[in-house]
Amino acid sequence: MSATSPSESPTTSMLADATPGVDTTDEDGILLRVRNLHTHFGTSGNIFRRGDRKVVKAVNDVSFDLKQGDIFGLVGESGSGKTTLGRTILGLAPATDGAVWWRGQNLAELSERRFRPLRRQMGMVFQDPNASLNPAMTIVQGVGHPLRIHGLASSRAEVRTKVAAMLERCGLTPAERYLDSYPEDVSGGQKQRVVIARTLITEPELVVADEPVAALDMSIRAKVLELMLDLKDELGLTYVYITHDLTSGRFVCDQIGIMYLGELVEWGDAAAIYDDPQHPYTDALLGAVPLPDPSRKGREKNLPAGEIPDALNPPTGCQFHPRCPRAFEPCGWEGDDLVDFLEQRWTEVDADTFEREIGATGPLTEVRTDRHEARFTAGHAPDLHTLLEGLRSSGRHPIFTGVSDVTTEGGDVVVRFGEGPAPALQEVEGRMVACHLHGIVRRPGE
Ligand SMILES: Nc1ncnc2c1ncn2[C@@H]1O[C@H](COP(=O)(O)OP(=O)(O)OP(=O)(O)O)[C@@H](O)[C@H]1O
Repeated sequence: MSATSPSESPTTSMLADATPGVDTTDEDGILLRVRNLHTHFGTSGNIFRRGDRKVVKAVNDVSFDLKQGDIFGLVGESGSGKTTLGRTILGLAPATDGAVWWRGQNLAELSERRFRPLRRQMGMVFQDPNASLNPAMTIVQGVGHPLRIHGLASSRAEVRTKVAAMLERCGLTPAERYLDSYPEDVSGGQKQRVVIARTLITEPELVVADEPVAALDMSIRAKVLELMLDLKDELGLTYVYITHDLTSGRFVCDQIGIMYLGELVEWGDAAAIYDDPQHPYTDALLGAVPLPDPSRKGREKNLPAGEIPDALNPPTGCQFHPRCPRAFEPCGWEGDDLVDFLEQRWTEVDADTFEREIGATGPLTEVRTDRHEARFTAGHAPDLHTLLEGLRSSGRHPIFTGVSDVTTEGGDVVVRFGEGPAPALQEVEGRMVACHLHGIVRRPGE
């Protein structure tokens, strides 16, 4: 374990400072530097409670560096913020805080006029080729469109020549067969090749590929992925590869970033993380994947337990703590966790136990919760004290390690929870990990 004092900055040697005006690619091969990036979306509440504005922290305090030529895999369950992070890097979603540095330039500080030429140095490939191609345009028109927009071809003949060359490069040969077809005339795999050609036609350096093969038939996924790897080598590309598929991530990525509810919980060298994950979430994700690696045989196959929490009401402290098999005292236990625990427990115990316990707690709808406490307003105080003490001493659930005291106040039983700071990224075994198991490191300002 590498404990770090709470006051120490979470950015260690793996996260060098971004210095304005310095071309970081010359300095240490870093093309893209993301620092404390936030993309929060405001929602207007629900139709019954107008004005109840909440925030989804789709990307929350994300930092990483990307070297030229690297493939950086972004992995996580649905809704973890992978797409929003990719879009924010490219300026397609608005960052609400933090910075993206491209070759030493802070993109947020550039005027629209200076940012426009940079746009063509970065491209995105989306999961659904149908959504990326205009069905009313022929392939030559669709793929050539960015050439016209960026003024990279002066005549239709030049567009046609450049598009034909790129289609051939993307395996659509002979190109003449495809140029005047419409997207609906070609197969799903060919359509995704057309999308890749459209992205690469402006000669970008960075491509964010968002589940580029997930919508394709199994039989052609590997071929399209192979094409992307060949193009990377031929054209010197750098990829951010967004995927649910940890198996392909292992073979494709140099670096990997594991996202959970908007945050990077572990990132670093892909091989190191696959071989020896240091965050329990990474461990659970990898444990659920059948990998053709004998050293992983016998490993427990346990998907992260429970459901992904509501992004509008994420857990406090470490956001993974309610599902974490290794959660302990400082992980951010709160009143709702106790209610969830009782609800889950009562699906498992016999009818007599349930009757006895609900008699002690009262209906769970009468429990008032917040970050610091659960207040039982309709139970039977002496029985509830006995129940809680029994559950605590059984040691079966880590929530009780987070309880600081249990008191009776005017008939209510109040269960209070200790402090549970959100873990900051710290360097562990050569990669960055946000987990208290490796020492309590708070985020600045917490
Ligand atoms: N424009 C938006 N307005 C409000 N909330 C949004 C918006 N875009 C994304 N979100 C929310 O942000 C969170 C992250 O979404 P995002 O699509 O980035 O996740 P993801 O990891 O890419 O998911 P998936 O794998 O399903 O594509 C989700 O809770 C999503 O509902």
